Amino acid sequence: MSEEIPADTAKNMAVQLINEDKEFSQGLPVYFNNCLGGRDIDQNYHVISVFGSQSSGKSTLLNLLFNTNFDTMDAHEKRQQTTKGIWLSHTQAVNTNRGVRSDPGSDIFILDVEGSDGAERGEDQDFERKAALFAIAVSEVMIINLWEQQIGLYQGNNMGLLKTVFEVNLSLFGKNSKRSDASSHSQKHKMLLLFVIRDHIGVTPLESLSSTLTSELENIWKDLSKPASCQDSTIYDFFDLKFVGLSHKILRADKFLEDVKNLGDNFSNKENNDEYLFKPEFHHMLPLDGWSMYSENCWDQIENNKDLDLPTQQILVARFKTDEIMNETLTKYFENYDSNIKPLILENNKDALIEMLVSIKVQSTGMYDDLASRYTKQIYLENRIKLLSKINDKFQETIELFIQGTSTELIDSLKKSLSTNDDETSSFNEILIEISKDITTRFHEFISNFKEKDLINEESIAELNAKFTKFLNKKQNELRAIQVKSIISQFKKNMNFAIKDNVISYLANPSDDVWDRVMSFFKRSMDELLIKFETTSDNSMKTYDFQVGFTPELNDTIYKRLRYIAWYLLNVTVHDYLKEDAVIGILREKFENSFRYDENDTPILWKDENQIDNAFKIAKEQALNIFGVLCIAKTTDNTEIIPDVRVEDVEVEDDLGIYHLERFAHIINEIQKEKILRQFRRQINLSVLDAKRSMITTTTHIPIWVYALIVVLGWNEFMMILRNPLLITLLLLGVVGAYFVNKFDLWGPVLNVVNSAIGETRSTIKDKLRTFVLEEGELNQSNRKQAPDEYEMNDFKKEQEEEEEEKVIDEKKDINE
Ligand SMILES: Nc1nc2c(ncn2[C@@H]2O[C@H](COP(=O)(O)OP(=O)(O)OP(=O)(O)O)[C@@H](O)[C@H]2O)c(=O)[nH]1
Repeated sequence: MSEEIPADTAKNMAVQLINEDKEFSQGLPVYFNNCLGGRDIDQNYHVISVFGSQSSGKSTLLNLLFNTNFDTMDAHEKRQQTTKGIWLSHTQAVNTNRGVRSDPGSDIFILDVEGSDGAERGEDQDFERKAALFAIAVSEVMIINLWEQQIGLYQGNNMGLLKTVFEVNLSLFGKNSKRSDASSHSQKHKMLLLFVIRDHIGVTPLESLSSTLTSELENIWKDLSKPASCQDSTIYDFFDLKFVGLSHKILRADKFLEDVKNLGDNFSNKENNDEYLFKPEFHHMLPLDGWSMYSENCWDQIENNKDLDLPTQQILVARFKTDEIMNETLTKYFENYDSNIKPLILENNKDALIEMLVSIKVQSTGMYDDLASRYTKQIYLENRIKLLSKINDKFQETIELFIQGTSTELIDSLKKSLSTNDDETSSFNEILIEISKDITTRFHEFISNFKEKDLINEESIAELNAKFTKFLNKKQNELRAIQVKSIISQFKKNMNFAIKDNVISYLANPSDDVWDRVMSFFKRSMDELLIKFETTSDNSMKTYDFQVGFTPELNDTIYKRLRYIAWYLLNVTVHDYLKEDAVIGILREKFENSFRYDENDTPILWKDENQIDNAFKIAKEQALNIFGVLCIAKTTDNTEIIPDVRVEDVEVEDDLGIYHLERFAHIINEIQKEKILRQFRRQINLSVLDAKRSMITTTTHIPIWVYALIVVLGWNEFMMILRNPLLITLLLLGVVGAYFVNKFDLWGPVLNVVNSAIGETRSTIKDKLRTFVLEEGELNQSNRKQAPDEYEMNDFKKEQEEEEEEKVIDEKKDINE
């Protein structure tokens, strides 16, 4: 009959979906691809399966009806089984009264199932049962092929086949009829059982055959052992029944062909609603690419005798496929994501970044929606959320990176804004808070740009905000710490200047109340430096606020620290200054001031030793009194000075180190005391000695009687000089010369001239003597042997000469000096 098909319509080749060994073909995707030519037909396809006894003309009918190419038996050769396993063929060409229809969207897949009751399988009904289960699981319409003469007669095999179909159907759908979690579609799923009565000669009308068959089917249904959940169900809850009669293919070939075309009309004419066989409720609602996986899974479950749960299978397929689509989408749109995004982050180009992210999101969700929305809605939506979450995660990373860069910039600008802010009316903390507020607003504006485009979720915003706040707080604390450091160092500098300048001057010239003066100066200086931070607390106690936004406790710690620094500086200054030598110097000064000078600072001229001794006693007492004051720091009311701040209060661990201020008052220890006193005594003893000596020098003079004696004894000599004109002239010349030399301070050159003249004279005399001695020696050497005594004499002379020379040099030195 294939000659009835127009020659230009290519025959559709079939593929063995499940072979005789019950193995599922792995070539299905390739087959689909070949016969569809890459078309995406989504859910616009139908699946028909055909059941019936072996050699009942199934393949022949399918080939005629759908222009397929299933193997058929050649009756002239042998009556045997031709279809083995389950074959699948695709067609778009349905043979109808309007010709071969190839309507768009009418892709049909036909499963030609191995005939039942085949002699080849003997009593093994396992395959028949599994094939029925499979056909029901995957197809919309099941054609049941029957010879007319089989109807009404009890044909065990035919009835057996129908019984099998009903049973497996119940096993698939019966248990789900009360399941609340099963998809609504699966619960409503129905299948069309299309009974095709072959060799219908027309003696018995089709209606009569139909009712016979219907009552037979109802009887079989009634006798089935049904699950508890479908005890009251009828055959029509699960199946639609249709009956078609086909004339005898050989005896009434034309009528047979006409009947086939009529049947073809019902498979292709969508307009004819009543007769159209593909009803939506028969469809499994799976896209074709999912169907191949679904059918394989079903066969796998059936073949391995597992409980075939179709809704679960459909969900599994949907899950697998939507996962696959989601991953494909992510791969497609995020493969080069990092390299595309990086430059925009580096450029800090917010607008371009937002534009790119929006475009990626729209395109990727679009792709997913197109491909995945065809699968179970619930799974599609579940995975859509997953996809969005993955996209968001990726975006969050990017946006976080981008925003982190911006927030770093913003926060870095904080320090700059703070240093350039010249508002002198506000405190440091007020300015800091004001600028921080401004930065936070800018940060929120920035985030809202991403939020407007739905690129960032609330969770991420909260996270970013938290990070920003943390970061800002950290920076604020850093800036506060810097400010505190600056306050401390400024205080330290000023305090140091004040202490160094004044305290040393107090100590250098100490009085009995030196420590009162030191302490009152110390307190005054500290108050002056801290007055700008002073506040008054509720109980009108003095408290301090360093205007950096610290708690009262922290402010108190800073205050204690400043006090500690002040005390430390005072301690260092006092202890460094009052070293042994300095103290001796101070005592000596004190002593000297009292001993040597009167109240008008005029040096005292000693008259007698008693005066010296008294003055010495008083001065020494005064000095020792001051020494007592310097040894230990006490106020005049005899209270030892103890710093009012303890190391542990400030817990400093800075360059100041830990210093035991408790020892502040103890300036000079016992050993030092002894040493100082010893030195001091020695020095003042010398002073008193000097004083006494100076008194002797001034009082020791030549007695008058000595002058009288000189006049008496030297009278003649004076007279001789006065009477001799030469001598008097020489004397006058000498006196005048001496006067001028003295007046012009020429004693030096005169002495030099005299010295050099003496030196010259001496060397001339020595040369003369040496020459004379050498000549004498040479004469004596030639005539006689020189006696050892003479040698000794020579040596002696030499020594004498050398001594003389040395004397001359010494004299020269003395003169020069
Ligand atoms: N009498 C009659 N013979 C038919 C009809 N259709 C097909 N045949 C013949 O029946 C024989 C078997 O036909 P197939 O189409 O191979 O039968 P089948 O059911 O596919 O056989 P298996 O695949 O082996 O189960 C062939 O010789 C056909 O020519 C029909 O309508 N009436």
